[in-house]
Amino acid sequence: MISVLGAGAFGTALAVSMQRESDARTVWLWGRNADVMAQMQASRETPRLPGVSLPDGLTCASDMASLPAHGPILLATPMQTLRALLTTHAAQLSHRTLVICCKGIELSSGLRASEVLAEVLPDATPATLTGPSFAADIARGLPTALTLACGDANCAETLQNQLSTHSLRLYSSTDIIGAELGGALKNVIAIACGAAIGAGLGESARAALLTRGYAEMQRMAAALGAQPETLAGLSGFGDLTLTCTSEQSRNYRFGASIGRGEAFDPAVTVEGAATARATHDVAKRLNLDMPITAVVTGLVEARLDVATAMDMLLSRPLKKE
Ligand SMILES: NC(=O)C1=CN([C@@H]2O[C@H](COP(=O)(O)OP(=O)(O)OC[C@H]3O[C@@H](n4cnc5c(N)ncnc54)[C@H](OP(=O)(O)O)[C@@H]3O)[C@@H](O)[C@H]2O)C=CC1
Ligand SMILES: O=C(CO)COP(=O)(O)O
Repeated sequence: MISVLGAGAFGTALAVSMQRESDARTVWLWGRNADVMAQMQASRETPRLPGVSLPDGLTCASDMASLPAHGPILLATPMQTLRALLTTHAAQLSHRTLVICCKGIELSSGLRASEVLAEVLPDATPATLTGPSFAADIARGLPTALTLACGDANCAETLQNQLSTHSLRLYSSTDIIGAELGGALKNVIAIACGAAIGAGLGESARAALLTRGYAEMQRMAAALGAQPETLAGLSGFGDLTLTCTSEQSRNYRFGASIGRGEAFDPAVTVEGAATARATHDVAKRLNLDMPITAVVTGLVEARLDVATAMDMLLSRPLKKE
């Protein structure tokens, strides 16, 4: 049995993919809104994934008391809601294997998701599922490759086998730190790339931001104990590439709206906004040079405009690559 908490675009897409491509599995999808979940259970569709049918066998529920007693639990609500989710449902979630699917750094603490989990539920087993994937692609059964990281190699392999489908190919890793940081920090760089394109600064500027942004990601990951090869993999370089180059990305589109000077719908999940601010704080604490993250924080907080931000980056002293 696989359980998924969070019936937004990503949680639902994972549930659909895992149920549709295996008769042997049964997937249970939980969302906090009883009316929405009853509607999904009855209609077999959701406005979060237009055109996608929820397969038979997928149960949509809002009552945590009916959480299946066995099997991994995927956590697919946004990063800044993770602590509240874990705290509210601590009784049902402690001692379970919890697979974190959100991407970000907690703003109030500067912690990664698995660190938040360890604080709230020290007896649970944390794992992370992350990498380049749009919910709409997964839900349509398009080919996708992700990283499944868990500190225990046997657990990582078990989860890899439990959660992979024919189209959703999971690679295992024991480097949770690297996997989480890749997924969190790439969203900040995607905002920068979107802003550059939105402001008409050109593809070359985007390539420069993507590459120098990757250098910042590697710098922070090394300081926090990640393995360099993890950053070069699906959860780092892979997801950075996807998010910085696709209009499908909400972080990229948010940046593009800043670049064009347009408003952006505040109801849309944009993980990189809070994560930029959290990362900027952590970088200052660790004395790490992260200039792109610093200017993205200024853009998000509306302290900077794109022209000033780019000028700040271009006027830095010349240095070795
Ligand atoms: N969408 C994508 O392509 C991908 C997303 N992700 C990651 O997945 C995470 C979720 O994103 P996504 O599904 O797209 O976001 P959505 O905005 O589509 O959905 C968020 C979901 O979380 C629910 N939620 C919000 N706060 C709480 C809370 N306090 N308790 C319980 N449920 C809550 C919302 O419920 P309600 O509707 O009631 O507000 C909604 O169902 C993010 O970290 C994102 O980076 C990762 C890879 C791909
Ligand atoms: O994480 C994602 C792709 O891997 C989804 O990106 P956005 O959250 O920017 O839409």
